[in-house]
Amino acid sequence: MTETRQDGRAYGVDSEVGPLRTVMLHRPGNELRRLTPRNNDKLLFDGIPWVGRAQDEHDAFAQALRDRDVEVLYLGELLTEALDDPAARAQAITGATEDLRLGDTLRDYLRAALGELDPAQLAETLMAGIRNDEVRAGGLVTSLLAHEDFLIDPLPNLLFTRDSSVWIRDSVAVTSLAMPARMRETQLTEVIYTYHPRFAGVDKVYDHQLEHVEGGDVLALGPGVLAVGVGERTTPAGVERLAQRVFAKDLAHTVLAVPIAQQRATMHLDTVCTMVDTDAVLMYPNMAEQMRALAVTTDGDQLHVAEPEPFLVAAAKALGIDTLRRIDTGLDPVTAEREQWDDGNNTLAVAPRVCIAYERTVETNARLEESGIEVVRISGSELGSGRGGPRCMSCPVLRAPTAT
Ligand SMILES: NC(=O)NCCC[C@H](N)C(=O)O
Repeated sequence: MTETRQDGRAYGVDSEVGPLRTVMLHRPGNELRRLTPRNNDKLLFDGIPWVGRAQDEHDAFAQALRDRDVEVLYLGELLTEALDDPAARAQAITGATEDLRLGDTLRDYLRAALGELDPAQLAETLMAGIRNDEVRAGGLVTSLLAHEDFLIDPLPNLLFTRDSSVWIRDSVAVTSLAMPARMRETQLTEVIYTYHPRFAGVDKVYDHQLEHVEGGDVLALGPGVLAVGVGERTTPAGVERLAQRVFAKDLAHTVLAVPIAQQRATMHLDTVCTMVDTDAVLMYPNMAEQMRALAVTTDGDQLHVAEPEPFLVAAAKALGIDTLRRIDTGLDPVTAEREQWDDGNNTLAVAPRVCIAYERTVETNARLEESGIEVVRISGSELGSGRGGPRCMSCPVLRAPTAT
């Protein structure tokens, strides 16, 4: 049963660690079956996952959440339900076929063909894409394209629901993804939040046509305080725009802009830093010392940007606490680097001092436990090939407030 908060809403997130009540996941499906050695780099996977095993691992992840009384929503199901609405269908079909590579003839053909599908088939097609040899479109463009070319690209990174939307208090930010392979994902989250009855009337604080901001970069350190990584994905202009938007709606009083290295291993802030308690963060030791933050605030008119400070200092100040504890994994740099690559720093807190982590990051997990954090281990040998851990694979929709 859906838990509703005292104000009657079934959504809202104002911390990283408040007891998790509702989360949106995406069970990997046919979109992963589109990955080949020829396209996996472009589609941002480091290998070709065994899909059946990835689904088993994902089901175990969902079960671990349900065992802790978390309601699990699936993106694919929400999308199917949203696509019952004719306006949602029209928007989704237009978005999926606006690619200039198609040309008019093929576009018209695809629009008509997609229009014939029922909501479940349409959702499946929007997620898994369409290959040239799967349709009998006819015409010049079809003839010139290779059989295996995609007319609508598959979206294997839907698995990482963290990135395509993020709840900031009672508002949702539909994000603006930077990598071409992922941009279309937010057309789907936009459809869900606009047309699914569960989210009727929800306030949207960001949209997918604005400057790039990815959900994996956005951490709700505590009520009113966001940390936003700026690196390979979220741009400086993105964090500026997000700050303007959240301040205008009074959703935060401080946004910490946190520069992170522009490389794949550290693509999002949550690949190097996740919270495991109201006042404790797990940080990648090889970067912890250098991490700086620029505190952004507002006087109601303009943004004020403070000088860079050590991340933990700036974060504690913004939260109004003495210190934010860094869980020191004490790992040697090589072990730390290996475990960070395997998403050891990408934990998902289900409550203060309880987090979900991949079992393979043995040393990081052991250090967390030594620091008093309960670790719920899940296997991720196949899921991990997309380079994302439990936090990346989850979009919290409702968290209870933490005790103050
Ligand atoms: N928040 C995250 O770090 N998400 C992981 C995203 C992995 C995906 N293959 C990507 O490269 O975007």
